[in-house]
Amino acid sequence: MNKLSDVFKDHKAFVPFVVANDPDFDTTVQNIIALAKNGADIVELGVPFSDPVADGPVIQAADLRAFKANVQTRTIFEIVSAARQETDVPIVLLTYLNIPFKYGYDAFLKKCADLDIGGLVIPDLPYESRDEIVPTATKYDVDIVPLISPTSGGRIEKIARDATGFIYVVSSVGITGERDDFYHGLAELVKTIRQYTHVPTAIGFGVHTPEQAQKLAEIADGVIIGSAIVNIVATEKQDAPAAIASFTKGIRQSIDAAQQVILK
Ligand SMILES: O=P(O)(O)OC[C@@H](O)[C@@H](O)c1c[nH]c2ccccc12
Repeated sequence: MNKLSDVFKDHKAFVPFVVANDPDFDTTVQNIIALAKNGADIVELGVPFSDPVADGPVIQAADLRAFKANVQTRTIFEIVSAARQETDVPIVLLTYLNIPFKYGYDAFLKKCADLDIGGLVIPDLPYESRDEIVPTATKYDVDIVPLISPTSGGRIEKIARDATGFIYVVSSVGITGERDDFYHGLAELVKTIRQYTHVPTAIGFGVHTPEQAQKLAEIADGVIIGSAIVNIVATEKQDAPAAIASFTKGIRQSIDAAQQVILK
């Protein structure tokens, strides 16, 4: 089982996101492999959902393409199983709570364990409701990756102290989608989190250029990019894996450059 935290041990991590079955099964498998082979440390695989309230138009459109290609919950596991023939890259699922709830928490988390899916990012799981799924997740050694945002305020300590895997630091208030600026207090926010836990932090929401990736990698332990990659899938369709490979190489270099800044 890939321990998610270990990924961050000796270098800044790159965590890209793609939507499962967008635009189809085989392209998603090839996208995961292209990400893994070109510098991704953890692949965040989105589970299409009918009401993705935290998602901007780019990912909402990707979810619709996945539904058009008849995605089911079991498709996600079949995609990971196919990718696992070629890569053991750590994978987390980005899923709204209703998906594992309807599938059955035990069955869903057992499938994750069987496929070496190391964690779940559940954007609509309130901290107060964590105990609904965490005990089962712990039983299968699957991390429930918490999200901390600029509006987490007084709950930061509790969320940080309970965290396992990594902590998803949301760069800005709002929904996913490319941005040109981020919450000004991000460095402070990461510093505050680090007072309560050694669990690594990865910043996501809006990141889409190598310069942004480098800057945020200097603040946190990793960088998450979704919409910019999903945009590549939207335009390149079945040719996406090649385009994703070169995008990933560029981001990898910029994040590694951030490492250099720290070491000087
Ligand atoms: O798309 P962006 O702005 O690069 O942000 C990452 C985001 O896509 C991914 O982590 C994600 C997709 N759907 C979500 C819902 C909530 C939180 C995070 C997500």
